[in-house]
Amino acid sequence: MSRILRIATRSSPLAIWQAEYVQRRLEALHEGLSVELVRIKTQGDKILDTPLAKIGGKGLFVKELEQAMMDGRADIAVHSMKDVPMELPEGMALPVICEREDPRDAFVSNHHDALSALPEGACVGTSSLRRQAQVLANRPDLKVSSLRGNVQTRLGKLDSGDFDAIILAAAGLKRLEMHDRIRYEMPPEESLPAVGQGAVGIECRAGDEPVQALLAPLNDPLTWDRVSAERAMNRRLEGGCQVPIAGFALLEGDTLWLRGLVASESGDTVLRAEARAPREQAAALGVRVAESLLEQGAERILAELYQRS
Ligand SMILES: NCc1[nH]cc(CCC(=O)O)c1CC(=O)O
Repeated sequence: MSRILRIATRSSPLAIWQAEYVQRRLEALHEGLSVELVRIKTQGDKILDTPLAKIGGKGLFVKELEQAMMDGRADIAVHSMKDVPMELPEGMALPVICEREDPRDAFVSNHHDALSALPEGACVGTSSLRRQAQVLANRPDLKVSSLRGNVQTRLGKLDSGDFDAIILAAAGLKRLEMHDRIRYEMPPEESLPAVGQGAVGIECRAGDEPVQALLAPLNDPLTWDRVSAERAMNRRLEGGCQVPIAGFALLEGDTLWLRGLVASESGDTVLRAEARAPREQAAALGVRVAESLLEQGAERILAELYQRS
């Protein structure tokens, strides 16, 4: 029996890599299944001159892909979990998260070995408020400027001398075989990663059981539990991916260890919380860490940000 499954994907090289990874795995698992890519431009890809936080709105990189599934132009969508809002639209499901790549941020520079080694007043490129806040908390003397575009575009801007260093997800660089651009992987103590960073998720129509059965073997239960804890924290904070929130869970045996952070854009205020719980209690753990951040004043920081956007 031959069947066709269509994957909605963005058309950046990293998005294509992720979609082709899912395509390869599904075709290897299911004899006779043919998997095709449907390339789609999203809002996040079209508006390149504005920092993400200023465009506002959640799901800038996923909405058009969801629309394609609702219209029947595609059956599944492959996303970076970092870009997926905490609440899915009615009728959509996210049944699978694949094994996580390196979740850390990568320090990329042509002339400097580390954030701590940058000369005073040096310029760091990133459009992530989360990265900006942590850079400035470590090095208040540095200048942070906006850097948008796909991974290749961002590296091009570094090479042409616009910045002394930039920060990118290590996962993207590794997937695109650009490991050699990474000066070092920033430890979570220096740059706590974004919720879901490094993990690829697969979305489909909620009632589509035949498709969910095809996808099920791609789920990685360890990644699933870690990302579930991170996303439960973000959901309780009502945070999207465009706010200075970090959340990073590790498994120590069957115990989840979740660290969370909420910061002001300037890096002047950095709130941190962490907790441990059994794997089965990922969601409760996320809520606990979020509430600890809220008690410390996260609400005020986030409210100020949302007001402006
Ligand atoms: N917001 C863009 C985005 N979404 C996912 C990744 C990286 C790959 C990943 O986290 O899996 C990136 C680029 C970056 O942060 O450097």
